[in-house]
Amino acid sequence: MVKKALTIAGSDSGGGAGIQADLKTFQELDVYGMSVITAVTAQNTTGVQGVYKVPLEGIQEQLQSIAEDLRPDAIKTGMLFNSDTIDAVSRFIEFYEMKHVVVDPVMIAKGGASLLQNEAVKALKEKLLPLATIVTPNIPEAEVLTGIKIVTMDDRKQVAKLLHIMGAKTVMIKGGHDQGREEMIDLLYDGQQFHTFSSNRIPTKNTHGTGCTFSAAITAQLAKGSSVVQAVKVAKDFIQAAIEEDLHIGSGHGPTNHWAYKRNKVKIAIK
Ligand SMILES: Nc1ncnc2c1ncn2[C@@H]1O[C@H](COP(=O)(O)OP(=O)(O)OP(=O)(O)O)[C@@H](O)[C@H]1O
Ligand SMILES: Cc1ncc(CO)c(N)n1
Repeated sequence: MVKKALTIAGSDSGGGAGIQADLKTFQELDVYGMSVITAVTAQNTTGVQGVYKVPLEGIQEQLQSIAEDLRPDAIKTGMLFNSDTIDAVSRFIEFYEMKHVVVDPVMIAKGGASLLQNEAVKALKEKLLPLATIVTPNIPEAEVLTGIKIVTMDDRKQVAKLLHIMGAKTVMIKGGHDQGREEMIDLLYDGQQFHTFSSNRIPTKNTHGTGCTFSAAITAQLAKGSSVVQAVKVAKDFIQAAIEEDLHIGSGHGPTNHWAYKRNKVKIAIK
């Protein structure tokens, strides 16, 4: 039976992040992708030129259309922009008892544009976090959610524990923003133990949409029935291949290569 995943996020006209990154990733991992668009951004590799929120009723109707017909096996949330949207999405997850919820607490695009209003942080913490199978903040997002500054790996562990206490079943604090290191370390806390996922830092400016792609890969794997740890392992390989074999598109921070992972697997299978 085909597995289905839903992304609730913003559209990136440039195609490297947001809804577009999520759907490409679902497709590459053999999962049927669906989308609820919360906002439309005018965006390219140089930055975000405009943000246009979809009216709340439009978001609610998209959610209902999907719930009534195409039940997803896993869901991810990305750019939600304001607290009304977060309320609606949280109610949808609870009402339909949606399983396997990946919360990517998107706040700021790489160029600095705000993708979440300040007033929405409270709703994100209080309403959505407790519904998360896994929450996937980068370091600045984890700091905003907890109010704790992260410098060392011990700080990161403390913050992961706190996010678990705040309600997320599993916490993944990504290492992309840990500039000092050659090694890229992502830290997972499952409520009992820590797991680390390491890779070499790839020297490239083409990292637009890495967070969206990574969390979408986790979502696709959860939809297919993987455990969280197994899902993260695949997602790490997926994002590593996507960054390593970047496409060199655009004049700014280019997108990653969403087809690199599958193409590499096919190459290995043919050998
Ligand atoms: N230069 C890099 N080399 C290797 N892996 C990287 C690199 N940059 C990011 N990653 C990996 O990509 C994944 C996403 O991490 P990152 O911290 O970049 O997310 P993010 O900041 O949420 O992304 P975004 O800016 O798209 O929101 C993590 O697994 C991280 O380790
Ligand atoms: C629509 C959208 N969602 C998320 C991100 C974060 O990468 C982005 N740049 N744009």
